[in-house]
Amino acid sequence: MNIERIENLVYQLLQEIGEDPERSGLKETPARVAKMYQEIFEGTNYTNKQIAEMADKTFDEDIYDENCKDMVIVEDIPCFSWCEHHMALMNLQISVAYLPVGKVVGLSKIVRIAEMVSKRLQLQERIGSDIADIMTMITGSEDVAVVIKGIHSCMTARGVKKPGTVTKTSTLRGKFEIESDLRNELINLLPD
Ligand SMILES: Nc1nc2c(ncn2[C@@H]2O[C@H](COP(=O)(O)OP(=O)(O)OP(=O)(O)O)[C@@H](O)[C@H]2O)c(=O)[nH]1
Ligand SMILES: [Zn+2]
Repeated sequence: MNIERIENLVYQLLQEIGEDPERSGLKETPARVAKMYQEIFEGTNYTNKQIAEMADKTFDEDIYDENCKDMVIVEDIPCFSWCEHHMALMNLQISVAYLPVGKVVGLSKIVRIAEMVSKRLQLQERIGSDIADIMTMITGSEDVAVVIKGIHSCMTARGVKKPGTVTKTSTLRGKFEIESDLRNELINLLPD
């Protein structure tokens, strides 16, 4: 990301929407927006593989032996993302579940993965598949589920303007897709 170019573009954008970029309240705005873009689009700088490598600090202690196969769920991780159609805010609650196959991932790393893939221009559906891909890269487990509840400001604050509309998506891989008992267990454990 080239900060100087973003600043110039935001300056032009302010002019185009009929604003005066030189008025006192807007003087610092191009610089602020450029700085904000660096923060909120940080995930654009990395591939999923790179995010997996950054998060891959797995435990190797005795308690996490080969027999550790019980479901792990980290639920309701609050994340912000930006819809690729309007560059508008998505307010997300992301739940990630997987069945370990001898290797477990640090729980906070799951949160970091969810945050980093959200920091891109995204689709809610693709956030789910990005997280599932990265979880498989790290843990070697194909049994991953990602359930996301999203409030899309492009649907609440503009366009159809329907505040309160919630979009739910689920990405079910491996046993979560084919074993109905496991899927039901997941659904029962997840909050509404
Ligand atoms: N599948 C999916 N669609 C999304 C997501 N975020 C926003 N959208 C939709 O993207 C679509 C873009 O539609 P367009 O017709 O190209 O854009 P628009 O004219 O601004 O549409 P309206 O939002 O209906 O006013 C809209 O239906 C949005 O609701 C998302 O994460 N996943
Ligand atoms: Zn949108």
